Amino acid sequence: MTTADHSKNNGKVPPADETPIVELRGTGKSYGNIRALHGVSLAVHPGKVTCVLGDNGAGKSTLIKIISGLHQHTEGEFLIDGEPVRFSTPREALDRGIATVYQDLATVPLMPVWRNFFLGSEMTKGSWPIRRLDIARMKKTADEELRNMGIVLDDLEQPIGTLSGGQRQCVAIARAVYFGARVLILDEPTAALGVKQSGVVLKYIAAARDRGLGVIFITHNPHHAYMVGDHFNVLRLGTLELSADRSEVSLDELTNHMAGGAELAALKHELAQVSGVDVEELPEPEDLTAPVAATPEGTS
Ligand SMILES: Nc1ncnc2c1ncn2[C@@H]1O[C@H](COP(=O)(O)OP(=O)(O)OP(=O)(O)O)[C@@H](O)[C@H]1O
Repeated sequence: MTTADHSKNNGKVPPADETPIVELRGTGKSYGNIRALHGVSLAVHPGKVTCVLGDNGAGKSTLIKIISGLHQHTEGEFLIDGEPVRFSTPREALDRGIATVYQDLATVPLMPVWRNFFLGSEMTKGSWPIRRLDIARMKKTADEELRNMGIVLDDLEQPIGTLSGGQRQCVAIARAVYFGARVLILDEPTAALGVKQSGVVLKYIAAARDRGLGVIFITHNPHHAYMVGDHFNVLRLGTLELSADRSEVSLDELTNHMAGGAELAALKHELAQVSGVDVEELPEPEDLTAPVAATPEGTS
């Protein structure tokens, strides 16, 4: 487990048995004078879920953007299969098997599920000038692929907009698996979902992992991360505050890191200076960060 000592973390590669598919070594990104990410090292292995946790502004989006080819890093290294890379476009990342499922899924709500499954990569039959969409094959393949992932929908003709948020995420995951993703980046897939739907999405994250994909699971929610995660990275203000394997960190510790136990303790100390605030009445930081029962609020 590595904690807040960022200088130690710089350039340090987490131990691994095989070459990671994706690896960051002391990687960072500045936008002009703003340093959004600094000295981040992490590795993504096939068949493992690598979680990236962090509060607003922690640098999660910047990290996704580097790996998915939207932005280039300005410090450190970014490697795919052990080879340093610098993507200019998301297409280049996709060609290396890195697929990103964003929170606001790029789907056309009024189009059927099968049509969305193949959106932008439609199957065709015949040759020019009579080439046309191979609808029967697309429907059959979409149905098979969704079932392979354990996703059973009543009707693939229904507009994707009529599915629940969780089901749409699952279709997007199955789609990425079908189109050959080796690494799946999931950007807060459970953020807008209730308890039950979050559970469904977590199940398909595990299914993608079991199919041998390396999954990068971005989330605010340590409980969701801990249900499926193999390795946990907590970002704070652009740096890696924790990098730990599952065996090295408990859910309570992870929750405490996310909530910033030290910051809460400092805040309590500051409040003690303010007249009229009885700090003895305030909960201890560990009480504030203790796991909560699964309420709808505890799901986002
Ligand atoms: N294009 C940009 N130009 C300037 N600063 C940026 C840019 N993108 C991000 N930042 C800054 O970098 C820091 C990290 O932002 P980032 O969006 O990566 O965090 P995040 O963890 O994804 O937060 P959120 O959960 O709120 O999306 C923030 O201080 C943000 O203001």
